[in-house]
Amino acid sequence: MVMEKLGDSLQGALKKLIGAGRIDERTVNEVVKDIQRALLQADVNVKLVMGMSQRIKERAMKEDPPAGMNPREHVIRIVYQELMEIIGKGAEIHLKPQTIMMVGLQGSGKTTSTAKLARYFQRKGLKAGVIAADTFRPGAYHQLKTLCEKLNVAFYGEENNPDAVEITRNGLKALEKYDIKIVDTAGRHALEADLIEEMERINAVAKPNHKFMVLDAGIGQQASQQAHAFNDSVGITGVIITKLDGTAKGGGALSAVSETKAPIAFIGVGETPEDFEKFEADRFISRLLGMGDLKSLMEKAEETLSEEDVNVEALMQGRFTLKDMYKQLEAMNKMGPLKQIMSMLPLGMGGMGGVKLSDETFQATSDKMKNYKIIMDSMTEEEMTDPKLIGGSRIKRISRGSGCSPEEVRELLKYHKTMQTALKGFRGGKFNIQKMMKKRLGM
Ligand SMILES: Nc1nc2c(ncn2[C@@H]2O[C@H](COP(=O)(O)OP(=O)(O)OP(=O)(O)O)[C@@H](O)[C@H]2O)c(=O)[nH]1
Repeated sequence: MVMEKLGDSLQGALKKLIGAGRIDERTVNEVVKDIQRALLQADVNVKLVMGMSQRIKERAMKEDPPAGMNPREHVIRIVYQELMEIIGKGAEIHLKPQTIMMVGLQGSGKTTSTAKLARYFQRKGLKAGVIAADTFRPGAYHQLKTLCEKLNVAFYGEENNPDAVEITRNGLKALEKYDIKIVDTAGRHALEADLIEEMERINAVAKPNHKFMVLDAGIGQQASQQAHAFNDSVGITGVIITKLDGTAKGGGALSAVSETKAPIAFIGVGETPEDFEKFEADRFISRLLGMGDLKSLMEKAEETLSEEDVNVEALMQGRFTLKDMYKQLEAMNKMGPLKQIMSMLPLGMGGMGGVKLSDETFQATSDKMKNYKIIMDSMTEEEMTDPKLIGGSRIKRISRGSGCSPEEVRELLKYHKTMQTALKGFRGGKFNIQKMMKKRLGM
């Protein structure tokens, strides 16, 4: 659904690689030409497209495929990496209490995105409320109020008060107990002096953690000018690109924004509240290229474990946070089937101490590990660093956000504690999990 046409064309181009007996210069040139055409049709800047094409050609012919990767996968990997270069990594959004200010030109989809954003956080288990500080457009108050009512999101507004700064101040007080407070500000036809002044005053009162600029994808490459202009005046921290579902120019907006300092945070892909996604460049590109498994393909190139993956020293100091545990789970995924790893770990470390277990048990454990990661995705940065903070109400919130039961959240916390205690027991010893795993796996 997102940018279907560009996706279809890119996928068509890559199909040529599958049909080709071997990857020679002619095949690479043909594929690159098709990719060029697809990106230009999606309005991506000519210079960007030409630079990218040149790099794909050079790299595909010069670089050797990493071990374990065939030439076809190698070319796809290069295309993926080069697309990542022109689209950018995307903004980091933390699931923690914060205030967000929305800015943008009139009609960009700001009010709709305000409600969608509140909904996004709410689904992650955080309590979200919005403040209607757009006192310029007469219909904005009711539009936001109705949207919020539908979504069950808290709303604060003062219908007859023209003072947006005062409304913001009162709204922040009224929504004090809410984790997420989103301030919808007024839009204008152009970035005029009075709009800038109002934004600056709201900014001073709200002290937002994020300032998101909302931008209509239909403006294509002009997105760059708008993003620069707003960035220069209020300093935006992220961009929300709306209406990507209804334009052929989406590639232009996406690539133009990434070249400004503000990364893309969310994308709007339709009118309903669900048509809103956190922008994850790697997933977005994988989808464009029609390849769900691109991530694992990328990981294939990084087969050896880095020291950072298994930082034994830090663990041995007893500094084993949930973040470390998350990394451990990811490192385990990288190392191959859980079955192999589980059988190598000593009992106290969540392993089986060499005891053989049935396939069902391993499957159940593997599913549990996946759940643990989902649960941790719904935790805040603070909770991941200091799990002691997670009490009853937070467990409920995490459970709602992750779609797992409170018992599962508690189980995860218990599992973490067991691991932590076991690791403390190894402190000072010569135990090296990384070496041991590598040896057993014959790496
Ligand atoms: N198809 C589609 N329509 C969208 C999307 N986001 C917003 N819209 C529509 O765009 C129109 C304008 O959106 P608003 O949210 O009212 O615009 P606004 O920026 O708040 O306007 P001002 O308050 O005047 O600044 C509405 O009809 C929305 O339904 C999107 O991602 N896709």
